[in-house]
Amino acid sequence: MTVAKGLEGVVACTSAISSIVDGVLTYRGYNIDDLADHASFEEVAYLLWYGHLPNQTELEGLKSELDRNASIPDELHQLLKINANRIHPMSILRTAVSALALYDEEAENNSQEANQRKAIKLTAKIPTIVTAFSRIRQGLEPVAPKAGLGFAANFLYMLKGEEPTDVAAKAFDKALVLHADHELNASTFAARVTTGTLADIYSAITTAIGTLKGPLHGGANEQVMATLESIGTMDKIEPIIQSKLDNKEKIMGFGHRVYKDGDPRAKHLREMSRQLAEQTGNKLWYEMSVEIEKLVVDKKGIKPNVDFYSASVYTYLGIPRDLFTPIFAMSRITGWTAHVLEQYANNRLIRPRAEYTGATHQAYVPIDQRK
Ligand SMILES: CC(=O)SCCNC(=O)CCNC(=O)[C@H](O)C(C)(C)COP(=O)(O)OP(=O)(O)OC[C@H]1O[C@@H](n2cnc3c(N)ncnc32)[C@H](O)[C@@H]1OP(=O)(O)O
Ligand SMILES: O=C([O-])CC(=O)C(=O)O
Repeated sequence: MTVAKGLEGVVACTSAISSIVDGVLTYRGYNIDDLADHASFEEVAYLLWYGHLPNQTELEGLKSELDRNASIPDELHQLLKINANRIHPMSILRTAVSALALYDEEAENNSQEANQRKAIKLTAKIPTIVTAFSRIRQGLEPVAPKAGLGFAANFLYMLKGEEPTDVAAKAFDKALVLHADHELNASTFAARVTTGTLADIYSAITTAIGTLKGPLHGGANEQVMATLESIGTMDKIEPIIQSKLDNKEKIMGFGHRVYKDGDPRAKHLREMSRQLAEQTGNKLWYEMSVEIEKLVVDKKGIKPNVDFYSASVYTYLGIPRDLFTPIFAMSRITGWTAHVLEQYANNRLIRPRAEYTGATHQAYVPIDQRK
């Protein structure tokens, strides 16, 4: 057997959703640069799910379905209250999404139509869960979703209790577009593995959220901000980064399994960070990030990934650090569910092999004779 550690280079399925070829990322054939500059998150969600960009009527239809499904059951508010201040928001999100299945009468209906409806329900409810949890742990009442605001603005509204500026809503919308899908990343693969057993979509998304949480994947964005905060000032960057590299520590937000010459999403987030730094008058996080990028590229030849500049962007938008990965999930839910739908439509159980390296020919010893 040939073992590809970490499945590097293994092509595990065909997919018509997103592709990375020669460092270029496309969703359904549209370059991410064009989508980031021109499309709204709702347009991108529609594109990922249905394979084409929506016309105006289709887009309005999706937006009103998202608005209609944005509230969460009262029992979930109780779950959030009991666990506020005790549990990481990603653990809450994972548990809350799993619990949503208990309140969905079509949770076990695996038809394509039901799963398309569930993709919309999940996408609509995740922002409500994340913001309700964030407010409850600050001792504040959750803010109910407001129809008509749009997905990105509604999240910021529910988080802060006031409607965001146009600039903030647009920047956040763009960040969501950039995170929506990414071929066979670890959490999407995990979702497809669960789907491959013909389990329900809530099980697949619960799997995906658990997988996104880790710091080598989506959890890196929170760790990037932790690094920036722990360094704190420009003069400490060089010695701290050098010592991390000397100790063979990973610098969070750098490196990628597929992109060896840079992540095409990072330049958009770098520019957004620059603009928000100027608008907020707080240039520290942006300037520190640029300096760290220079050092890591010079010393190690490794470039920033999507998580690196998203950390300062979210901080400039006033979002708490431990909500960064839930926000990633809030966008990636569209990609995950698109992949789940694609997997159901052309399913085969996903079951690779392992090369056994353990002991062999062991003789069974009765328990009273064991040392
Ligand atoms: C949304 C996302 O999931 S994007 C990725 C988010 N994750 C991070 O930012 C965490 C930091 N980065 C990493 O840990 C890795 O680059 C990963 C997990 C993204 C990719 O991992 P792999 O493809 O397995 O790369 P691997 O870990 O084998 O790295 C190859 C070499 O680059 C080095 N390297 C890779 N990333 C980094 C990093 N961030 N900092 C320092 N060195 C790094 C490794 O130490 C290794 O060096 P070596 O050959 O001298 O031992
Ligand atoms: O593709 C990956 O391995 C990780 C990543 O960048 C993403 O999920 O956006």
